Amino acid sequence: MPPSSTCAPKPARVFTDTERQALHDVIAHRRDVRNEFLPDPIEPSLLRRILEAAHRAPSVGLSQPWNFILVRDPARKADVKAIFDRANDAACAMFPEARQSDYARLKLEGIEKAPLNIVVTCDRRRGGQVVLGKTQNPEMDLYSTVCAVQNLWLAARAEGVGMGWVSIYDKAELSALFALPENVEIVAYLCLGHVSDMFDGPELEARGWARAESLDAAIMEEDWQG
Ligand SMILES: Cc1cc2c(cc1C)N(C[C@H](O)[C@H](O)[C@H](O)COP(=O)(O)O)c1[nH]c(=O)[nH]c(=O)c1N2
Repeated sequence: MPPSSTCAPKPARVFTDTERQALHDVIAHRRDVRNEFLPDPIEPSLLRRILEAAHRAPSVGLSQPWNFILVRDPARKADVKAIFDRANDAACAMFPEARQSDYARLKLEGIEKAPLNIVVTCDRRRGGQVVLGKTQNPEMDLYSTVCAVQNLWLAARAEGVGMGWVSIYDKAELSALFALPENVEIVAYLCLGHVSDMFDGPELEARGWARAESLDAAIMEEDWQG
């Protein structure tokens, strides 16, 4: 590819206090939505803005390894829900017996309630055999795709659209349902729609399943062993 004729950086845009605060607010108020979806379809121009945000994500070697498969067909969603149900029953049985009834009470997907589902895939061959930044660490294409999912999640939240990430499924079954070629991996199965309400913190915390740790617990000085 020839070098761009404008190969010099431009002055970086400076954001106002209000804009900066808006970004932090969107991050703080992003939620995983499972049940509060309204049936109203997401308008095409709104969906486009959300997908543009996803597609602007950073990617290893600028490979943009993702695709977004849009799922609206109720019959297809019912097939996905059946795959979820099988995996969820198996998952439930893996928890200690004392937690199984709590687990079974959790709602962990909005597959059929959300008007739109998106399968986010990663083409493990995108960019060819040698990709800048992926040479020693081939999993970087998967990480790049996760960056796209997070951009999508935040843009959706900013637009008043709820999103839930479903990861309880057998990968081979879901890949077969969407007839994905062997080089294409599913990174995320997402449920999206306008929402009536939203929790003001993680729902798993509100329901007593798990507790979020403070930031201080995550910060480590590099000499922590000493
Ligand atoms: C990779 C990945 C996979 C999943 C999730 C998230 C991520 C990042 N989450 C959502 C998760 O439970 C949620 O993000 C946390 O509980 C924190 O809540 P908030 O996202 O802050 O609302 C999730 N939730 C759920 O109900 N079913 C699921 O299968 C999954 N899977």
